[in-house]
Amino acid sequence: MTTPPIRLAINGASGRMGSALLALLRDDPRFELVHAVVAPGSVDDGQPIHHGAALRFAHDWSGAPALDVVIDFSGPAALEGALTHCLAHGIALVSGTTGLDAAMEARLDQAGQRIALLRAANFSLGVAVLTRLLRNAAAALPGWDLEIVEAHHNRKQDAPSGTALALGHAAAEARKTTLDHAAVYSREGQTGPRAEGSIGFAVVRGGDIVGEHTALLIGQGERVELGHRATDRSIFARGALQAAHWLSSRPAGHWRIDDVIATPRQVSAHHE
Ligand SMILES: NC(=O)C1=CN([C@@H]2O[C@H](COP(=O)(O)OP(=O)(O)OC[C@H]3O[C@@H](n4cnc5c(N)ncnc54)[C@H](OP(=O)(O)O)[C@@H]3O)[C@@H](O)[C@H]2O)C=CC1
Ligand SMILES: O=C(O)C1=N[C@H](C(=O)O)C[C@H](O)C1
Repeated sequence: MTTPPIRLAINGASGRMGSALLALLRDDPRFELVHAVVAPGSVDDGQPIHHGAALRFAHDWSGAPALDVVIDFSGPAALEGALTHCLAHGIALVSGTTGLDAAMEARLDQAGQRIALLRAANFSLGVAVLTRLLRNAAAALPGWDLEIVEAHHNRKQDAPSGTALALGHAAAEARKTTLDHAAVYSREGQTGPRAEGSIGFAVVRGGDIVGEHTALLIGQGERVELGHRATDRSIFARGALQAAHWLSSRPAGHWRIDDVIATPRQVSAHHE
């Protein structure tokens, strides 16, 4: 007996990540794309999702058919609409949107009690491994200064990137502190030496850089550099589709990209 395809919707469907997802979905029998939401008033609104396709871009969730999972790569305001629809209909949600405010973070925390929710600041396998390496290095070199440098394209809306912040959280946790306590986001106007135990962030924006992250652990007379460079955003789209496939059969809860990479028998939902 063959399994029916997963009924999928994309939020932010005509953006950079939305387009990368649409390209992969043209050749992925695991999914049936049944709804694709773009910004209200966008030039794509009402247009076929690609030449000759029956499905047209929609500007909201009002006409959405029955769904198994929504993938969101949009912006903070657009995520709100997708989340409301998922909560109302018990639909699983995979979101890669970064730069959310505290109110939206709190809403998402609550949402995990009612729907299966998987959020990741970065869906690449390489960044998942980088995070593990940084956790180990930060704990093994507790007295070394840690700086996180990220670079992205000139259209990016948020800074530092969601990935840089997630790397900072992982390192802070490994050193038994928090980013609230340790982070330094700017040194403008600073006088005096670097604060001991702090985690510094530096941001580069330009051109078409897809996404680069380097963690520098700097000691006396030596340093360790751990880095990742994305050169094609289809890596994020492929990771998000893998996560959506995996999440579509999970119960409500907060799930992580590490859960997808681990074997299913080793995991349980996180209700923190
Ligand atoms: N987790 C990960 O692995 C990754 C995360 N990201 C994150 O994903 C997000 C999107 O990135 P990216 O694709 O580069 O950004 P884009 O700006 O290219 O795409 C976002 C899209 O959302 C659209 N949009 C705006 N309002 C709505 C709405 N109400 N409903 C539906 N769509 C809407 C925008 O339309 P318009 O332009 O017309 O406003 C735009 O097309 C960012 O937060 C980014 O940081 C990106 C890459 C990887
Ligand atoms: O906006 C982007 O492009 C990216 N955003 C994510 C982030 O903020 O970390 C992930 C990736 O680096 C690309």
